[in-house]
Amino acid sequence: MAKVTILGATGNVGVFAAHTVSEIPYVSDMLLVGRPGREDFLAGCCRDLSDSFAARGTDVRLSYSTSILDAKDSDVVICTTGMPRRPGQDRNDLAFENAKIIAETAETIGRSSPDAILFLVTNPVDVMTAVALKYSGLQPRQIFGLGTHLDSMRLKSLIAHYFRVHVSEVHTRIIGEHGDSMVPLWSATTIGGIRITNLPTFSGLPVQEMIETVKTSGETIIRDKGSTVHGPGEAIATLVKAILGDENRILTVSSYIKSEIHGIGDVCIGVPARINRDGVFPVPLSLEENEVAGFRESVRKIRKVTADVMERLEEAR
Ligand SMILES: NC(=O)c1ccc[n+]([C@@H]2O[C@H](COP(=O)([O-])OP(=O)(O)OC[C@H]3O[C@@H](n4cnc5c(N)ncnc54)[C@H](O)[C@@H]3O)[C@@H](O)[C@H]2O)c1
Ligand SMILES: O=C(O)C[C@H](O)C(=O)O
Repeated sequence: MAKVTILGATGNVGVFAAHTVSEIPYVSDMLLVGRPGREDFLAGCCRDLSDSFAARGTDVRLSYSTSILDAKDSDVVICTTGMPRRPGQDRNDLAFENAKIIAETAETIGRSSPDAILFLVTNPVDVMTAVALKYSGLQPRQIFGLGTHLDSMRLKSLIAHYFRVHVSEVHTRIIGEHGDSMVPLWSATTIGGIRITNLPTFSGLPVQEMIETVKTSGETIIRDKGSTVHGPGEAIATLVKAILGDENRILTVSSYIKSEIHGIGDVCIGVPARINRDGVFPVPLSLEENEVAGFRESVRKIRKVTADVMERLEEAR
């Protein structure tokens, strides 16, 4: 059985993730961590969740704290701490402010929970994954970000709707940045096990429109309802379950790659990775030419934002 800690547990994503993660059968203990001054809110969350556990028949020991040190002995630490973007902002606009929070958080987790797997949700998530890797001192397999998993789910939903098939019949991936330079892998997209490009109806698929919808999904939801919650919350639970259940699922997350994709590496970015109890392991991959070009471009962009942030962090510390 496992202990899961949620950092940023008073936030929109943190609160909902507490609910989805508590449904995972391997979770025995859950710690909600918020900022000092938020004790009443955290206590209220615990009471409210406990009511839902009673209604659902869930047996998870819940506690809260305002100290990250209490994450000690966690199997998985989910980090949703930091600013969300406001309408009109790009995720990368949050990079430096959130990096300061993540660097400090990662240092503490690295020292207090050296065996934990640290899961970054905070945006811009690829950059935050790199910052956490550097400042935690944990192994690359122990650090990953939500990456393009949510984008892949968004594309999956659009494809299923277009072809009027159950979502479980669609497998697809988006790799690269969780942002504008993301790259859809049509070469790895299947419906009912059949490569989508082999379907006669593929030529009519509004590919560009679909990708634009995925790229602007977060922005549109934030404009309409303030924050994205249910998509990320469910995606977080899928990934935590893949770890705790030692599932060896291949999901597309932000992870440190050495050279797994066409020799491209030394960056944290969304790639297909095997996920199990030991952590996250990028899968070596061959792509089609246009996909490699798009991925290179995405890597170039993320490397630049990451390098700028690392430099500013060094100056500020
Ligand atoms: N990767 C993804 O797909 C994805 C999806 C959704 C949200 N996000 C990101 O997750 C983060 C949280 O989103 P949200 O909607 O829950 O935001 P929110 O404002 O509702 O919650 C943010 C949480 O971080 C805490 N926090 C903020 N600044 C802090 C600081 N300096 N020190 C300690 N704690 C601090 C707040 O107290 C709160 O608990 C954002 O960065 C958002 O962009 C990422
Ligand atoms: O779009 C955002 O800022 C939140 C998140 O990254 C999302 O894609 O839902």
